[in-house]
Amino acid sequence: MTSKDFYDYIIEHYNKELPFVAYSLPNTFETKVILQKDDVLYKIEDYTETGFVFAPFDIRKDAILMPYSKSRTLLTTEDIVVEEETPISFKVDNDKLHHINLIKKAVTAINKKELQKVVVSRKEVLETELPLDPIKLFKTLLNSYNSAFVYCWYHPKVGMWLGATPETLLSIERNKFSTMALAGTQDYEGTLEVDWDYKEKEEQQIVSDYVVETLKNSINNMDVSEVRTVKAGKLLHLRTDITGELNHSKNMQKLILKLHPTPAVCGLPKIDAMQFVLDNEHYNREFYSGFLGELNKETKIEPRSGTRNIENRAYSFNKRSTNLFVNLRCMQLKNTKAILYVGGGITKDSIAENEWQETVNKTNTIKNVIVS
Ligand SMILES: C=C(O[C@H]1C=CC=C(C(=O)O)[C@@H]1O)C(=O)O
Repeated sequence: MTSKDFYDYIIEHYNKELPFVAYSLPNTFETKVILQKDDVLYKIEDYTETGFVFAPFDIRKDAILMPYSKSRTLLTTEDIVVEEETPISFKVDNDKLHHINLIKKAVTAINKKELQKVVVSRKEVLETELPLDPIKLFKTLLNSYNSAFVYCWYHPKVGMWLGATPETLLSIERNKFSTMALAGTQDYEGTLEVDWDYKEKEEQQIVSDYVVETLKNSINNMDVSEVRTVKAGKLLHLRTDITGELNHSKNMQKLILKLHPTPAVCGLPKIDAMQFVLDNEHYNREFYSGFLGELNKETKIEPRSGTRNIENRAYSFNKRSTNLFVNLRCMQLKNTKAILYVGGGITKDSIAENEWQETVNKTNTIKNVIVS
């Protein structure tokens, strides 16, 4: 489908205030949209459903589904043209002091051995003169962050969310499984050949060890890669890839609940870190640091010509896949307000001012597309 038709359908759908999610998987040149035909708020019951899931950080709250059976899916592989923009000016509202105090409180709890690591976060509100156009912002995100999972999600009963996340929660194709441990941040200054401090190495190792330990009974032939430096927009992170084959315990819900929230967005021990976050952040993360993506997607695989059986009938089969991402580098749009969500991992070696600056740098992933 042409890119023009693709976006015209989305705009028509959005004007009717019907739910949709447009997205592009990392390192692909395909953009898909799921256009839900009614405005019902479908909820996940047990993760056996098929559709696009949008789950909050606090998993006790409802995860939302756009079921494939209630939707139409479109796809385009054509390049998008982003119209020249006049820069948008905005006012920023954040509370640095509150966040610095939160970081210090987290370090104190770690020094008292109550926690090993905790990810603390905040929101930042940008106020613009005119309402922001989500479709234009989505196109700019797509053009800027090809290696990310880029999305624009809308439901009239929930709101509008956009993001470009570098982090996979899990990916499953038949019984092939992969995930990643992503943590540690520094600015990208033109090279991937950089040194990392002990603080970042430890912070990432905690995530990696947790994921390996958590999955060891569910995954056969587990392979854990070397830690490498990866680029995400103008930032660098440390990343380990963890792959293997799902054994007989293929229960998707159990698998998701084991992993989410990983110490890349919550902390360790998991329950204590979660309690620290809920008691001390003093705002609702909502869908930030939750997860989203394709759940139990069936794709029909057509045979190559020549692969025919005796009755000369071609074999085709269905392939099932799930691709879920952690909702980072994201924002919620509310008319003239863009609410940006951001956090960072705190360990005993954290320096409050540096951690604050890291959150400021992370918000630039989103701010850059608003002002571009
Ligand atoms: C929690 C966030 O990032 C996570 C992913 C990569 C690096 C992180 C860090 O260095 O703190 C975080 O664990 C965020 O961007 O809001």
